[in-house]
Amino acid sequence: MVVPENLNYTSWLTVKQMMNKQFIVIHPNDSLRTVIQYYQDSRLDTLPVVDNNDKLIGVFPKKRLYKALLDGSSLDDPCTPYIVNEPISVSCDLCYDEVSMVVRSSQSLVDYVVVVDHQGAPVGMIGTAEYLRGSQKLIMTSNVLLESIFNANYEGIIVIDNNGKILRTNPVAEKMFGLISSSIKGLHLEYVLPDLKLFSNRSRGVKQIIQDLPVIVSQMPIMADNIQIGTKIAFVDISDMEQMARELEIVKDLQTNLDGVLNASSDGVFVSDISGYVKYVNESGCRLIANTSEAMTGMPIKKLLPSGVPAEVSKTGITEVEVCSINGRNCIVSHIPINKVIYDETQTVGVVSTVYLDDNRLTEEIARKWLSLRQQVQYYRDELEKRGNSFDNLVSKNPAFIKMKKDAHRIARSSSTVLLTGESGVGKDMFAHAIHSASPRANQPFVKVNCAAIPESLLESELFGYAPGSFTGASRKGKTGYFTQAHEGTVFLDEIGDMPLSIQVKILQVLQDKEFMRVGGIRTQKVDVRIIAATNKDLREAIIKGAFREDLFYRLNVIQFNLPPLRERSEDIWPLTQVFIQKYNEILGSNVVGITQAAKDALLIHSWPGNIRELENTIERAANYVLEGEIGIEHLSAQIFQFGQKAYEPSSYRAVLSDVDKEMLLVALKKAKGNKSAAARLLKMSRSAFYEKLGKYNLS
Ligand SMILES: Nc1ncnc2c1ncn2[C@@H]1O[C@H](COP(=O)(O)OP(=O)(O)OP(=O)(O)O)[C@@H](O)[C@H]1O
Repeated sequence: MVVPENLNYTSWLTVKQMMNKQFIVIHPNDSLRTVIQYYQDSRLDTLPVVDNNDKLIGVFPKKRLYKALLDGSSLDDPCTPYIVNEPISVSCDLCYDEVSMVVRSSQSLVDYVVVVDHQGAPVGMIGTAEYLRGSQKLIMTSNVLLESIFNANYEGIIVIDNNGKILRTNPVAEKMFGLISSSIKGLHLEYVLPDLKLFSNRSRGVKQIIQDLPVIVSQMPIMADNIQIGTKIAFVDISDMEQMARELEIVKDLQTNLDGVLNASSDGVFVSDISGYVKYVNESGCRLIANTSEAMTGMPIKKLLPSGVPAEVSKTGITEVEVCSINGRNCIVSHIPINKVIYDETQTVGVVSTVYLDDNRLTEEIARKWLSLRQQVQYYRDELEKRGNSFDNLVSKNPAFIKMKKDAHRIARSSSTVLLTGESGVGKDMFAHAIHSASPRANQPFVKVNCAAIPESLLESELFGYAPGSFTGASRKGKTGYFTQAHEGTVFLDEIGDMPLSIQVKILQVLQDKEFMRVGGIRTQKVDVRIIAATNKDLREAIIKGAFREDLFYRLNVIQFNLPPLRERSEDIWPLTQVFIQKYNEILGSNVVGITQAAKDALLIHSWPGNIRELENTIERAANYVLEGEIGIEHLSAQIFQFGQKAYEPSSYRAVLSDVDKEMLLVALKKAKGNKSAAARLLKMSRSAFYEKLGKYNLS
């Protein structure tokens, strides 16, 4: 094998790092006396000889000095005749491997090799001592390197000697078989892993079951100087792969069975993914749409089933049923979510839409009943909502909010305009209703207009109506607008901050003169309405930006209520939760009896960016899952547990710390599906410490 130079792990050790820099040079005409003096000062047995340019031209080993003296040379004679010309030298850039070859091959001839720089000037000397020191350093570094490779190997490795006794185990092998390296070192492998079958030769990839664990075993001799000194046994855990193979088989079988069942059905079945693309259509579905399954797979389900319901179901995860017409045939279609647990979280990954055709009496009867039930449900919902229109139904234990309710109750008697401000979902709509219901206009209409939801081109005619035949496509009889419909009652202009400037002028006219003009009309009409407006926008900012009329703002802002967000009235979370549990028990026919302490705490800790609407949705979702019993943390949606959402007030360091502490316990409990030991493990906390904390926060 050719090892590229930059991958050779001995290459980091260079001659520069190994060489001895304490040396003395001599010149060719130096006397033998000088040489002897230099030898006295130097600890080396060889002196490099340089010319006038400091370039190496030879060496003067001690042995040559002895020879000169034995030859009877005088101490003042020049050393020149005894210099060894053409000395062995190495460049200072060489690495350990390269220099080691030079040193080893030249060692029998010379004691020291001179190290020279690029100009050929001596910069150091390398002899046996330096070479050995370098080798030792190299061995130590290589050892650390090999050790880390051994420990980080993804395979479990056990090394045994020629007698089968364990020399080393790596962490993966220890974890795989539950071994403690210190207690098994020196024991016979067959005693430690009796299930393991060893071969006399090298073996590769043999499947074995060891301690009930399916593993692939490879066995390799460890050789030193062509002699086997031990054996390395490597293990790869294949239990996950086996499980996957088994599951694949089951899935294949299931698919075959499912295909058979679905194709035998007379109902059309369409499966779509979370993005609304068709994944599967059965044979009846193909007949219904008159297309092939291949052509329909991958198409948007909206194109085949003309409704937006599958998209809704994949968002909410709640089953829906609808009656619709497909290719001219009336059908009942059920849309059932496909739920999957992903990382402990139930997620909707697709929708099964089943089309029941009305060509048999049973389906026809079901369709009729379904429509009538839907109407009934709508009726009861409306009735329930109406019951909720008084201040009594605006649940709150917050002193500021209670005062606001009292003030609103008092001003309800007048006809003054009211402006409700506050974040989305804080209850502005409900508040407006309550003012109307407490006013002398209670028995007259309450007409709500969502200014943001109606296109600008229609808003004027929707609000003020239009005269007969006033524009192409207009009804011949004309149309009454919301203001006329609300005569003697209340008009609730929701999202007034989104009202176009052109309409704002007309609203101003109604407020000032109590009259307006229909679109295409020739006379103004008088109207007696109270206006309640609401917005979650900062109207003063809109005025600065030129998006809202200042005069209209002052006309609206006669009485203002700024409804606080839920995070500023946490004492309301629990009473509101109870109200919503009751509400959805009535709507869903469920029997939710309460909420566990842990779930309650999770609700208290959440920052509720969507306010009361978000809380209501959370309880509705949970009630759909629970139906009977208590709502637990496992029934709450994941976003309740998202860290970093809460805007902590810096007022109390301790309170914030214990909130975060508690939040982490709840998140762990949610992940562990309420299993306390598992939750403690997730937090890497001892069970006793975890229980202590649960006790501290009343979560046990
Ligand atoms: N104090 C309360 N008691 C009981 N239910 C409430 C209360 N406040 C709000 N709700 C409920 O919370 C939901 C949101 O309230 P509402 O629609 O009135 O908010 P909003 O401020 O008008 O929101 P938006 O600005 O988005 O229109 C509604 O279902 C309402 O019934």
